[in-house]
Amino acid sequence: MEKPPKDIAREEAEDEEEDLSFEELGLDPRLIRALIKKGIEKPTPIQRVAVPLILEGKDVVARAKTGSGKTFAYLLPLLQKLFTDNGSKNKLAPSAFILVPTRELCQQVFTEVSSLIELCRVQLKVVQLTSSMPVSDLRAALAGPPDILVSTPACIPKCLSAGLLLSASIDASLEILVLDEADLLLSYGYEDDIKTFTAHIPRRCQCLLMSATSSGDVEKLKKLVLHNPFILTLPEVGNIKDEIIPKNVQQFWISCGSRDKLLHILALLKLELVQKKVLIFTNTIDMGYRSKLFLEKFGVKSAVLNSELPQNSRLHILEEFNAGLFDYLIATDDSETKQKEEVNGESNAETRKSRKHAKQKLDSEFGVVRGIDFKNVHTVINFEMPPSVAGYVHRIGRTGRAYSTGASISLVSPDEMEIFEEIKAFLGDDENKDSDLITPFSLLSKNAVESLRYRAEDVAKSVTKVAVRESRAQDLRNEILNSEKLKAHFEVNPRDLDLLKHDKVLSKKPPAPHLRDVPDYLLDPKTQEARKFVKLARAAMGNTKSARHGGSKKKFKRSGDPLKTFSAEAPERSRNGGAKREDKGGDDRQKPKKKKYV
Ligand SMILES: Nc1ncnc2c1ncn2[C@@H]1O[C@H](COP(=O)(O)OP(=O)(O)OP(=O)(O)O)[C@@H](O)[C@H]1O
Repeated sequence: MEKPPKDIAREEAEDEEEDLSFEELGLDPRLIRALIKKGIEKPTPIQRVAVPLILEGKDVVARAKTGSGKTFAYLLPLLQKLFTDNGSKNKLAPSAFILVPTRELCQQVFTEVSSLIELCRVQLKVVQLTSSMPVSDLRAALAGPPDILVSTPACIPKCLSAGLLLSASIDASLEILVLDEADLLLSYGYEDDIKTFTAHIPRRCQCLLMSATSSGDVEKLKKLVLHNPFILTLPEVGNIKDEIIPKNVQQFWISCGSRDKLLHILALLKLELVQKKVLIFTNTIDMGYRSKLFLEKFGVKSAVLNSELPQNSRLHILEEFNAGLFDYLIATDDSETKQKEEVNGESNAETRKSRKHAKQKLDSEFGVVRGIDFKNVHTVINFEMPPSVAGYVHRIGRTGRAYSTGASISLVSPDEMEIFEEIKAFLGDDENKDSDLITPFSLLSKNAVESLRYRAEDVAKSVTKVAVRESRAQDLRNEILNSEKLKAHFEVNPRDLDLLKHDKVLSKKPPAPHLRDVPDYLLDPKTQEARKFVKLARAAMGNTKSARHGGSKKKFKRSGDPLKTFSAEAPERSRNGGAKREDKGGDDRQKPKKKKYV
């Protein structure tokens, strides 16, 4: 009789202070050396728990918050097992399949595996496949065969039906299957693809399922693919809900009418009240371009990222942003398509098909939120609220990755209050408690906003629907050209990032000089002080230059942060009785008060 699934989360979380090293987890010295070269010295909690279990050959379901290092938690033991996999020479199919929901994730995981293999100097071959690849490319990629296959699930049935993967070969070769971002795989419409594939998974194959949030879909997948898994649920301490968002991310919100959102984003960026780099989320592609055009008029350059852009451009935009070539990225996540699905009530599989055929322009395998490892993003701004709690969790999770800190600011209009309340309730915010998880953003005063209102409203009027439409079409044309150039260029120079810039100005006219600079007389003393504090905090974080010149990998210590004591609220309104608090370290470091801004 099969043993029941084990939930070892609590015990392990309690054992956290054990602080095991990678050596003590039984990791191969080559992998440890590779990690050190990447600046990674000690395992994260999920890695401490998952690595030994996976090395032992156990099936594992791992649920840990965003940015907690789930990718290495499965990649390290997976590679180690393949280092010692003697039978691989006679194999007719890959030994490991890693299935992810989007192309962007495919690329990210592929890059991560390739770099580990290179650093370890082992003879393993990894390929990435996506369902839009022609059969000839798929055949070439699978020739060999490779040891590791990274793919979206839709690709597998295509390879099976084209005879590029044979059932008998999979049965003889497949040792490890990973379903990454498992909570998303079904909602992206891959259920049928996964079902088709499960029929071919040999019983001995070790199955791993990784996810940041739990859902009915994860349960369904678990039943479909896993046998007797170890269930790892890893909030670090305390209540699971409280810990879904990493505690190193401070969450803020600003109440404003939907017509005032552009004004507010202008105030936040132009008055330098937020730390760079900044990732801004909109719910529609048009709103992404509208925001870009609007900000441009004030001399604030940004790039946009959405499902309409060609794949090469998208990957390049991500790469450039991660390398610090620009500071502001306006991303439209998958909520636009998801909302349409919900409205239409279509089944996932139907939706994906219809999205593919009817709306060729939008890529059904696009995803910039889930799982993408944005580097050094300090602030995430929800220009518009995501339509779901999970969307919020994943968006906010793009900052505060691993051991770094971050902040999020949500602009909430009255018609978004319902979802905002839902998010707060889900995260465990309780009106009766004195410890809101999402607190008002106190650095932006009403005066500061009002001082920019006239200019902002004037400029917003000039960003008409026609201007947005034209810019969107122009950007698409540019990016299609870019994409072709990128493809050719990167075949020869895979690491060259400077070739094409993605934050080019789309407006025909340059910004007017009087809009480019905010004159001092428009800044009230409180805003001037707030600005100074943000600058000081940046300096404390070693983040004075653009991320390109060093990227500030330094860990930011809360205890050394001058902003911890700052509030733009008048002292008498502060909850703690007014005067600036002194950082006493100790307890404070463990439990940062939410009214502080990092
Ligand atoms: N042990 C570690 N120490 C420091 N940094 C780490 C460690 N492990 C992973 N990282 C880094 O942390 C970042 C986040 O890791 P990863 O993308 O695996 O998170 P995740 O848990 O998969 O997040 P998400 O749920 O958003 O996909 C990456 O930049 C990774 O290189």
